[in-house]
Amino acid sequence: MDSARSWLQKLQPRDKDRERGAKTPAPASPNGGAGNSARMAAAAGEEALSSATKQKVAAAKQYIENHYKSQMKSLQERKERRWMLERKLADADVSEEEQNNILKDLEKKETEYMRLRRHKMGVDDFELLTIIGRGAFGEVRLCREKATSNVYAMKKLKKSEMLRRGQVEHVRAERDLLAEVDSPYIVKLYCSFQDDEFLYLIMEYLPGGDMMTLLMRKDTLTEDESKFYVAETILAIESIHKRIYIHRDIKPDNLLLDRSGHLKLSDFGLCKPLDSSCFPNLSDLDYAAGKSTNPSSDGDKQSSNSTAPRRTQQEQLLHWQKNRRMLAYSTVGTPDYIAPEVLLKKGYGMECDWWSLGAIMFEMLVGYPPFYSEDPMSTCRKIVNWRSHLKFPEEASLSLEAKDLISKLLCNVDQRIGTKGAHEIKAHPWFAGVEWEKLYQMEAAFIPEVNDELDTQNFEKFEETAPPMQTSSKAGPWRKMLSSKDVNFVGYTYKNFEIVNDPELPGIAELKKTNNKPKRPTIKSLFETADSEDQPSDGSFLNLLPTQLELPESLEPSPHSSISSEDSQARNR
Ligand SMILES: Nc1ncnc2c1ncn2[C@@H]1O[C@H](COP(=O)(O)OP(=O)(O)OP(=O)(O)O)[C@@H](O)[C@H]1O
Repeated sequence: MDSARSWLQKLQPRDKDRERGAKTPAPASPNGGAGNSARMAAAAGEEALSSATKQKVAAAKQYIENHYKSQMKSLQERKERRWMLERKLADADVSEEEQNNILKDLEKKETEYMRLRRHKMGVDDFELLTIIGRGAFGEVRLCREKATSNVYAMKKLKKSEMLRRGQVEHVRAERDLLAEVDSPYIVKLYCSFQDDEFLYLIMEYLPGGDMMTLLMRKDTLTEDESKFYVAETILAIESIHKRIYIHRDIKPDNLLLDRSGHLKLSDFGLCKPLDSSCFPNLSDLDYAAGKSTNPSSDGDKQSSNSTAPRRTQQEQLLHWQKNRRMLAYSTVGTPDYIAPEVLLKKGYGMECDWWSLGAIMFEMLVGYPPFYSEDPMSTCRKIVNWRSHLKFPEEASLSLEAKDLISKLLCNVDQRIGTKGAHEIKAHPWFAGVEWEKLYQMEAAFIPEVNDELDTQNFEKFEETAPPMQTSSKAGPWRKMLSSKDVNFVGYTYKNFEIVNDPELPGIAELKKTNNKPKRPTIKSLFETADSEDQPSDGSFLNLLPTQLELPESLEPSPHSSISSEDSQARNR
C-alpha cells in the first residue's frame, strides 16, 4: 500500500511537468502556420503523454484495488479456517483442553503465515539441489527450504525467454491455475516469486518421476495398468475443466507420479506448440487438412515412399524411443499429443484435452503415439489428417473396448467423447468396474522406488550447465530490483497457507479410528478430513489465498502483456 502511494506521488510531479510543458505557447510565426503546427505537435504530444500516464494511473489504481481486495479476502479466509476448525472440533471426540490446544495451534500457524506473507521470498531461502527436469523456458530442481528443511521442486523460468516467445499470459495462467485448483490430481503450488531475471514456482516434489520416463522404461503397459493412469488423468483433466481452464499441452512429460505412484498433472499454460515460430510452416497445415486425403502427401517418409516396407510395431517403438528425449528437451517440444483443432488454430475448447488423453492412451498400449513421424512437422500433418493415419498395429492386440475408446477420443471435435463432460468418458465400457471415487485410495499400478525425500532415481540425470546460482533476490528494496519489463509479471507472487502446515501428523479420522491417544491432530489433517459439504462451495479455500501484489518501479505498457484473441477465446469457453 505504502509502495503504491509513494509510487503515485512520484507519478504526479512528472505528470504536472508534462502538462506544464505542453501548455508552453509555441513561438509566434509571421503567418501563424508554424505556430499552428507547433501547437498541433504540442497537443499531439500532450495526448500521447497523457495516454501513457493514464495507463500508469490505471495500473496503480488496479494495484490499490487488488491490494484491498486481497486483504479482505485474506481476513475472510482466516475467519473461515477458524470457523471450520471449530465446527470440526465440536463434532470430534477431543477433550476441551485438546480443543484449546488445537485452536492455539491454528492461531500460531496464522501468525506464521502472516509473517511469511510479509517476508519477501527469494531464491536465497532455498538450498538448490539436483536438477530433475529441463524445459523450453528453464529448469526444475529439487530444493530445500533453509528455514524449515522442507523439500520442494523449484521450477525456474527465464523472464526474457517468456517475453521473447510471448508466453507471459501462459505463465500467469499456470500460476493462477495451480493456486486455484485444489485436487489430489493436480501438483500443489506452495508459493511463487520472482527476481529480476527469473520467475519461480515452488511446488510439491513428486519423486515417482514422470509418465514419459515410466513409458520409456516399460515400453508398453497392460490394459489394466493403462486403465489406472488413464482414469487418474481423466480426474485430473476434469478438475481443471471444472475451473474453466484448458490445458492444451497434456503429454506424458506432464503426468507426474507421487511417492505412492498416483498421478498428478503439471505444467500449465506453457503451450509451446502454439508458438507458431516453433512450427514455421504451420499455415501449411490448413491446406493439408483441407486438401489431402492421401497419406503419402503428408510428409511422412515411411508413407511417402510406397515401396518402403512399413515398420513393425517394435521397429517403430525403438525409433520413437530413440527420438523421444531429444524431442522432449528441444525448444520445439513434441506435437504428438496436440489436437488437430489446436494445431489449426481455428478455435478450440476443452475437448482438445480429451484428444491428448486418447493419444497418451494409444502410446501406453502400443508403445508410441498414434501420429509419430520422423519430424514434428510431419507429425502435425498426420494429426490434421488423422482419418488416414490412425491405425492400430495388429501386434499390439488391443481389446475392442480400448480401440473403441481411442477412436472416440481421436476424432473430430463434434463427435469426440467427453464433449458433454468427463462423465461420458467415465461411462465407457473400457472403464467397467473402475471405482472412480476410490481411485486415489487404491494401490497404484506401479509403486515407484523412493528411498528418501531427496531421492531422484526416477528422473533423468541432467548436467549442471553452471554451478547452481544463489543470486540474491533480496538485497535492497525490491522495487529497485525490478526492471521496466516486470510490468508483465505484476502479481506473480503467491503464498499458500499450506506452506506453514505440517503434513506428517495423523488426522482426526485416525484419532477416531484408534480411539486411543496418538499424536495430536494437526490443523491440516483436520481440514483434510473435513466433509466436502463442510467446505466452501468451491472446496478450495486453502489454495485460494491471496496474491501478494507487487508493483514495479515502472509500469511501461508492453506489447507482450496483451492476451491474444486466441487465448482469451480459449479461456472464455
Ligand atoms: N513438482 C515436480 N516434482 C517432480 N518433478 C517435476 C515437478 N515438476 C516438474 N518436474 C520434472 O521436470 C520436468 C519438466 O517440467 P515442466 O514440464 O513443468 O517444465 P517446462 O519447463 O514447463 O517443460 P515444457 O518444456 O514441457 O513446457 C517434468 O517432465 C518432470 O520430470
